[in-house]
Amino acid sequence: MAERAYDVVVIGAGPVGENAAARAVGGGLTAALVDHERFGGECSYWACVPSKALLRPGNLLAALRRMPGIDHDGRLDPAAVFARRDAFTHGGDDSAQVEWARSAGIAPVRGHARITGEREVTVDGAVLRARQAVIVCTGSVVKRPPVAGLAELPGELVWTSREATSESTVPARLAVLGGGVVGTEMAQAWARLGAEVHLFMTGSRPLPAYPAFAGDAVADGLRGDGVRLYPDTAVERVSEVDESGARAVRLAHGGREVDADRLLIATGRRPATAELGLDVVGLTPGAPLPVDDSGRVSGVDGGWLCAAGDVTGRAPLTHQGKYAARIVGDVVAATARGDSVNSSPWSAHTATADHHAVPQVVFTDPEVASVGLRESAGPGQRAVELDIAVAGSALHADGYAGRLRAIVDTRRDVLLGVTLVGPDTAELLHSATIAIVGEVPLHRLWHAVPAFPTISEVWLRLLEEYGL
Ligand SMILES: Cc1cc2nc3c(=O)[nH]c(=O)nc-3n(C[C@H](O)[C@H](O)[C@H](O)COP(=O)(O)OP(=O)(O)OC[C@H]3O[C@@H](n4cnc5c(N)ncnc54)[C@H](O)[C@@H]3O)c2cc1C
Ligand SMILES: NC(=O)c1ccc[n+]([C@@H]2O[C@H](COP(=O)([O-])OP(=O)(O)OC[C@H]3O[C@@H](n4cnc5c(N)ncnc54)[C@H](O)[C@@H]3O)[C@@H](O)[C@H]2O)c1
Repeated sequence: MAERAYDVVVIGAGPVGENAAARAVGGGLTAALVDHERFGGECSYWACVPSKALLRPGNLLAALRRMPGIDHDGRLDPAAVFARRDAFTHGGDDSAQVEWARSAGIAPVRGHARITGEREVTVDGAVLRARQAVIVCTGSVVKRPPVAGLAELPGELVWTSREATSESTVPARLAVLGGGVVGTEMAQAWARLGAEVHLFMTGSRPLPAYPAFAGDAVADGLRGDGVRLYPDTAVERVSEVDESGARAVRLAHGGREVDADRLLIATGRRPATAELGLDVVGLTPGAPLPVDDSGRVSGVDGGWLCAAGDVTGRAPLTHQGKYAARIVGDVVAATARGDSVNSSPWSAHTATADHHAVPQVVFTDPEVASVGLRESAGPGQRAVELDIAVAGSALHADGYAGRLRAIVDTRRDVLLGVTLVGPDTAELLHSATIAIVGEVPLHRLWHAVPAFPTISEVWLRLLEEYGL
């Protein structure tokens, strides 16, 4: 049996695995990077990149429609939107990412990887030995809800986020199950591309993980695009129906029925650890890989097994996974050199931001942008909330509607969290992230003067509302 040895073997060549491998190589180590599907992972081909490519034209057109003085015909051209998306995903061709790995000094390996022993990974019969560490970056897979009839539906009727981000035909009617991030983004994208969209959610509003004002604003935005919302609605059964020879899906809920041409399952994801051989090292297949803040898997002796990204069950976002990847890559390289690993908060070897400052943007119209705490957690904290109504926002768009909530640590006079909702609030988020990570006292933030007339003037209004 063929056997090769590297300092590090990284399993999963999504954005996280790529960064972990690059960082280890940058630290002087050799690394193999294994993937059984496409180099670039979910993010590049079926998630972040294509979903944002599908959303951007609709968001831009809606902004144009809100702006007097611009001639436009008010339509999206779906074929052109799909073509632009496909340019970003290279039509599914990952050769550029494989070439990037080679040029970065990483050895790309195609095939399904399993852990077959301590520091040992087997890829389709070939053993890869890891002198220093195995870093698992296998991401996550779609979680299917236990809805009666779902397992029996023909595959062509059911979309997951993969089809929702890669299909090039607009279904006449699309039913969406789940009002989280995937559900809201894809409901809006496909509604704007021309589908009649029905969005089912078990809670009273979309985006239940966010403050109510954000979910309500997104609900209004979706309704404005003709999306039919079904709050507090559990779909009890789905079944195939024959509509004059055409196949469709019937969703039954509370004695009512809705028919659709496609059903999008958007009810969450689970870590991709089922087929990894975790039992060999005493871990539970299917469960997330719990890691410490330096990326070392808990409960495995010797510190040789590490993980980063969605697979850990921590902040399942590309940027956060890449942050964890940079850290674990540096930790493995430092350990190999015999350097000490600094596990104090905010050190180069510690993913401290996971606990305090995870930024996320929901790219709907209006956008939701959030970092840190979203709700006040009790004594010593104060929520300050205000509309985004400044000269910059008024000039940005007629009828601009937005809102901001900040959570302040009143004892230390620093921000703990900021949530913004409104058109084009995404680009304001990093200023909030910097204020939180930098623990900038609000009385010092007072001297960070926002330029006139920008939407950032809301920072000044926030501080005034707080009492400065
Ligand atoms: C529709 C959608 C939109 C999203 N939009 C955003 C967004 O706008 N911004 C954002 O930050 N996040 C977004 N996310 C989340 C983001 O996609 C993930 O957080 C990110 O892809 C995680 O990166 P990863 O490298 O951990 O995993 P992945 O990108 O899933 O990569 C894991 C890789 O591991 C490979 N693999 C798995 N098991 C094995 C094995 N045994 N052997 C070999 N290879 C294996 C897979 O083939 C895959 O290539 C979105 C998710 C979805 C579903
Ligand atoms: N812009 C972004 O950053 C972005 C975009 C898309 C996805 N993502 C990430 O991808 C991951 C997956 O997203 P997601 O939207 O699938 O998960 P999610 O957890 O955000 O939302 C899933 C929703 O489905 C609901 N749900 C569960 N079972 C249901 C049922 N039977 N009927 C109706 N609703 C049901 C849940 O209550 C939840 O609100 C998330 O971690 C998300 O952060 C990020």
